[in-house]
This record gives sequence, C-alpha cells and structure tokens, in this order.
Amino acid sequence: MPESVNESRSMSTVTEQEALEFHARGRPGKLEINATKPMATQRDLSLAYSPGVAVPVKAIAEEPSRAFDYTARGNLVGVISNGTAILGLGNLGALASKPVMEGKAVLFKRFADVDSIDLEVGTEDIDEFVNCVKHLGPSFGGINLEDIKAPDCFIIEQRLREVMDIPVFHDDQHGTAIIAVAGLINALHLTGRDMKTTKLVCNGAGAAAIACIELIKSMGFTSENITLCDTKGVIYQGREEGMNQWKSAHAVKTSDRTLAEAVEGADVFFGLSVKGALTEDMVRSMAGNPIIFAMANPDPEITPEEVARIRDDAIMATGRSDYPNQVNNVLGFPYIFRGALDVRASTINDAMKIAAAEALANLARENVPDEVAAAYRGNRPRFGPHYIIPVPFDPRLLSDVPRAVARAAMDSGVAQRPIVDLEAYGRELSARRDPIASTLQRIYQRVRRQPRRVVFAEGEEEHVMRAAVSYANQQLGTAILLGRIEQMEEMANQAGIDLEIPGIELVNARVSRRVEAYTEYLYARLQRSGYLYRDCQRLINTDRNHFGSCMVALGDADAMVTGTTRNYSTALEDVRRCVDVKPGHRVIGVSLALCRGRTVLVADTAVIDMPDSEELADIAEEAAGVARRLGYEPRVAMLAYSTFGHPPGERAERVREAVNILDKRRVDFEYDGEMAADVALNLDVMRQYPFCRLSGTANVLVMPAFHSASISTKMLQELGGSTVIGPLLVGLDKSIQIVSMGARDSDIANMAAIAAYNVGS
Ligand SMILES: NC(=O)C1=CN([C@@H]2O[C@H](COP(=O)(O)OP(=O)(O)OC[C@H]3O[C@@H](n4cnc5c(N)ncnc54)[C@H](OP(=O)(O)O)[C@@H]3O)[C@@H](O)[C@H]2O)C=CC1
Ligand SMILES: CC(=O)C(=O)O
Ligand SMILES: [Mg+2]
Repeated sequence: MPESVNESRSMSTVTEQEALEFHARGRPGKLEINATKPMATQRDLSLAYSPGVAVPVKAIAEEPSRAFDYTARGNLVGVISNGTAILGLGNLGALASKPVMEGKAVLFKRFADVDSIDLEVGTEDIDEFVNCVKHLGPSFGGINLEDIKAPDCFIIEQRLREVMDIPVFHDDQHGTAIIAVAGLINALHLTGRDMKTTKLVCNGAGAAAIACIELIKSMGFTSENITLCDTKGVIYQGREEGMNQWKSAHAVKTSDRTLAEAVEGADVFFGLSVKGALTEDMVRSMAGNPIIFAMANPDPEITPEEVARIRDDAIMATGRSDYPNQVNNVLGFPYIFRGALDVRASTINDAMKIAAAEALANLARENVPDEVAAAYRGNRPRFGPHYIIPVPFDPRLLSDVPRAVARAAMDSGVAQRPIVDLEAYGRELSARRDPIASTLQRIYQRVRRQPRRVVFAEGEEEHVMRAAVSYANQQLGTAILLGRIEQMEEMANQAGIDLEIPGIELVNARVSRRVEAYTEYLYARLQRSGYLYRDCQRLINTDRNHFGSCMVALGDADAMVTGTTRNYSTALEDVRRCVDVKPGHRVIGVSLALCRGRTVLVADTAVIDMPDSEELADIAEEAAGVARRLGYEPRVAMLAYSTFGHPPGERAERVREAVNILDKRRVDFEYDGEMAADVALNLDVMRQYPFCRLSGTANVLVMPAFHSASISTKMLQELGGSTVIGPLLVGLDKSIQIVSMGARDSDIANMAAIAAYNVGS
C-alpha cells in the first residue's frame, strides 16, 4: 500500500458539472425497469397477463409463500426515505433524496444482483411514514430505510420491524455500524488495543452514531469508555438540552463538556456528524496511534491530508472512495440483504450483523485476490494501517459476506428457507458478479497507479475535451489535447469546461518544436511509398492523427485516442502510417459485449474484411490474448452459420480450416468450431455435441467476417440492450485506440483508460 496520503489518493473527486451531466444524460436518473419474460406474442401476453396471470394469483392467495416462486418479491428491496438526513447534507426533503436512493438501488444491483426500487415518501410525520411503508410490505422481500433523521428513524424502524414479516433495516444505523465495527476490529488489532480498555469518542449522536455505539458495546467496549457528542457538546448524565431517550442511554458521568475536552487522550474518534467537526488541535491531543474514522459524507470531519500534516501514527478512515480505508455502508447493505433474501430471513438480527462485520474484518486480513492486487500494480494491498477494510470492488465480498449472513440467519433461527450447501451457495454468489464493471474498475485502478500521458487527438471537440477533463480528474495521468489553443480555450469557455486543471496539456501541432522530428520520422517511413518530404510535413502540421501518432511513436506520449471526427478505417490508415504492427501480431478489433451479467469478446469487429483461414486463426489468437489481459480464461468459438459440418458450405469450410490451423499451432487456449452462435453461447445446445472441446459456453466469439462481427455487435447493443465497449484496436506496436464517430465523452474516457492500460502490453 502507498505510504503517504497524497500518494494513496486513488480517485479524484468529480466536478459538479460532471455529476449533473452524469445524472441528466440519456434517460434521466440511474434506473429503469426491465422485463424478465418475453412479451412478444399473443401467447406471451396471455401467460404474463390475463388470463394466465390469474393462476399464480390464486396460488399465492392460497399460500402466500408462493409469491417468492411466482413474482420478483424474493429478490426485491424497497429503498425508502423521507429525505430528512440526506448523507451529511441535512433535511432537504423527500424529492431531493431521490438521487441518493436511486444510487443505493443501483448499488444493490451492481454489487449483489439485488433488484430494488427507490421510494421517496413525502412526509415527516412518523405515523404517516410508518403506515405508508407498512402497507407496502407485500411488494418486497426486504425494506432498506435510508437517510431518515434521528430520533425519528429509531421509532420508525422499531415500529416497522414489529409489524412487518420481512427484514427492515435502517442502513444508516446498522449498515454503517457493521462496516465501522469491521474496520475498528482491525484497527484495534493493528494498534494492539483491547476493546475493554479503549477510549472512544463519537461525534454525532444520530442514526449512524447511536447504532455504531450500540454494536460496539455489544462487542465488548465498556460504557464508561465511550463518550458521545452532538451539536450541544458532550452527552453527559444530567444534561437536559437537546436530549432524547437514545442519547440518554449512552450519557456518561464526566466533567467534559466539549468535543475538544472529550477527545483529549482518546484512542478512537468516530465522526458521524458533519464536515470539518474535528480540528487539527483535537487530533494533536489524541493518544498515540489514534484511530480516526471521519465518516461524514460527502465531506469527512477531517481529511486524511489534514491528519497527516499533524501526525503520522494515525489509522485514518473516511466514508469516501477517494482515500484508502473507505468505511462506507456500501460494503454492507448489498451483501447483507443478499444473504437475508437468499434464506428468506424474517429479520436481520444482531447475529447476522456481527457475522457480516466479522466476515468483512477477516477479508481484509486475507491475501487479496489477483483481481484486487492488479488494481494496485505490484503493490498488493496488505493488511495494515492503510488497508483495514476491503475495497468496494473486492469480488470476495459477494461470496463471503452473504454466506456469513445466511449462516448466522440459519443458526439464529430466522431463516425460512435454509441453504443446505453453503459452499455451493458461495459459487452461485460469485456467478452473480457483474464482470465487465470489475474489468473496467481494474483497468482504471491500475492506470491510477501508473498514470499515463494520453493524446486526445481531436482536442477541439467538446466531448473530447470533456473526456480529457474526466481522464485528468480521475488521476489517470496527463490528457494532452491536440488543437489550436485559442479555439480550444474558446470552446471550453463556451461549454463551461475548466481546462486549467492539473493533468491537462494543450498542444498545437503547428507551433510545436517537435514538428521537424516527427516529419523526419514519417518521411523515413513513407518515402518509398510515394510521399515527398513536404507531404509528410503537411500531414504532421495539419493532421492531428498523424501528429498524435508520432508523439506516441517517438515517446512524447504513451498512448492516443481518436476517431470521433473521422470514420474508423480512415483514422486507422492515418495511425498505420506512423505506427508499426507489433512483430508476430495482426491488427484487429475486439469488442466487449456485456449482456445480462455475461461478457463476451467479439472479433474481428474492425479491420479484416473477409478473413481467410490463416487470418481467422490469427484473430482467434489475438482475441484470446485480449481476453487473458482482461482477466478471462479464453474459450474461443469459431463461429459460422453451420455447426460441425452441417449444413456444408464454402464459408463454413474456411472456418473449419482455421480450427485445423489452430490445432497445428498448438495454441494454449480452448477453441472449437465451426459452430453456430447458439451452440457457442447456450450450454444445453452445446451439450448436443458432446465431442465439443469447449469446457463451457464461449467467452470469445471469432466471427467469420468483419460484416457479421460488426452487424451482430451493433444489434446486440441496439436491440439486446447490451453494453458494448470497443472495438479495441489490438496488434499495434503502440497503444492507440479509435472510438467510433459519435462516441460520447464517457466512451472516449473509457477508451483512453484502456489505451493507457495497454501501454507496453
Ligand atoms: N460512512 C458511512 O457509511 C455513513 C456516514 N454517515 C454520515 O454520518 C452523518 C450523520 O448521519 P445520520 O446519523 O444519518 O444523521 P442524523 O441526522 O441522524 O444525525 C446527525 C447527528 O450529527 C450531529 N451533528 C450535526 N452537526 C454536528 C456538529 N457540528 N457537531 C457535533 N454533532 C453534530 C447531530 O447532532 P444533534 O443531535 O444535536 O442534532 C446528530 O446527532 C452524515 O454525515 C452521514 O453522511 C451516515 C451513514 C453512513
Ligand atoms: C453512506 C450513507 O448512507 C450516508 O452517508 O448517509
Ligand atoms: Mg445514508
């Protein structure tokens, strides 16, 4: 792990404009509903709706638990708020809480494949709120209450738990407590402290704070050693102002009246209050090796930089993703509900919470898997002051935490559908992971560790500028925008884009000192292909693809991204004039298609029009290489319209010959063909060919020709709702990526990150 806070900052904050655009782009917001059954024919309609739907209706009326068999209830969580304590922003109302609630819903899906829907309830009246949620019970398998202020949240949760037969979980209380306790267990271990004698001060006495304190006490802390503070200062016995029964339960006998007094000599500080509440002087006054969890969102009570300026012996955590040790309930709620839903738990009890906290704490002590290690580029995170809690993208969270929660639910007798084989359950959980998101995350993390200089060749385009700003803001390296400086600045001004941020460089080819060197280089390459010196000079002076490619070729930049203003093949020709093919390789395009949790690589989606058998074999090898670099073990299907000889035809013959060539080359990955796409992608169909050499469904599809590759990926995207990334250009000696015309800023930024990731590979 990195040693200093500055080095370890892994992700910069986004700009306000980026945040607004992210939410406004395309379909506003972050959620949509998808049907899981076909709705295409009269028969489908008759089954899905009247008359067919009457059958499950009657079955559920007879036996309510059948709702879990015939409806989405068993995997559906309601994320419900009234917006009275939105993050640390205060009471901004139900409507304003919607972005956070949509966010929680997508995190449920992204991290644990739990479906959820946000419900913002426009009342601050406790009875009205309880009544509203209570009557929604039949819709859901669980209720996640969110951002409801204390003390209302305590009453609301308690009353709902009494009247509902599904888990009701106030995330800000218990989610936060579970994660904070997991981090605390490890921080105490690292500093050699005993729970019984550790002195903890918690600033904030609301939902999150009270729940944390209760869980901590239940795990062995002594009441006298815990001091709570709120806006009125220390919560001492006898205090009357601003009190409620939940605060009173934790009031201590003390002469301390302010946070500053309480925190002096304290071992641990928990911040669950507001930005900036802990001062540098307070940090100075704490005990040796202090543990400081500044968990207010979006801005902590004190930043790690501020703490680092004062002392270097602190273990520091925040609620944010851009510092190490993110103590945030995102590490909890998706997995806790996953486990609870899978055993149909009637509640989420203390045993399940403690099991989750212990599973999280244990994960941080284990060796991290390669997937996480890759993100740290050789600096494999190791249990220690900068790594006390797993990172949110750790794939083990999904297999370990729900399993621990499910086991605790069964052991404590609240599981209505126990799981017999927990090992098999762990494997099922792993299969729920969203693979492409982890892949992209890995790419981004690694680039952050090894930032690269990437040329954005079409620097005068607004969305290219936005992509460059996003690249720089995410601390992926330097984004070099090529263009006329004045034009770029004017365009940026008009569009409200700030180019004066660290990590952005503007380069004008016309006035560059490198024009001569690039021209010489290009002339040496092209003089025997009919180009005069002045032709090369003109290309360097006036064409940004040539200039940018030469920057990369001569080491002035690491990588380049282009393509928004010129069609793919023209941009590729420009690049090829300046950059060689990697020895022993072939230039092809590989697209990544993600559809319903499955990722397949499709090749060649960009370059070779009508490949012969040798070329098809080369494409298979290149694509398998890409799969490996992205962390997948390739299973390559050589696709055709026919399967293993039937129906016969010349095109299929060519694909079959490619398989023979791969046999002769003795390649080190699984491949087979020719086969139709359904054989490659559907295990049941594949099983009809028991001799097929693939050990599972294919994850690399080699198309018989460019047109079928391009048509199928575009159809997947437009009709199948797949996310398609690429084509990624592979086989060049330098890392250059070409996006398609009309690519959005996020596509360009992704491609720039991929280009940076591929440098030197
Ligand atoms: N990292 C994470 O995962 C999570 C972080 N949080 C963060 O914790 C904070 C509190 O959230 P939550 O408990 O839901 O909110 P609540 O509204 O329930 O509680 C807020 C508490 O903070 C206290 N407070 C506010 N300002 C100050 C101050 N200047 N000094 C001392 N105490 C203060 C309030 O005091 P009083 O009682 O006097 O009004 C109250 O006790 C937020 O910043 C939130 O983002 C919450 C959940 C998860
Ligand atoms: C993380 C969270 O739930 C909060 O800050 O409110
Ligand atoms: Mg919250």
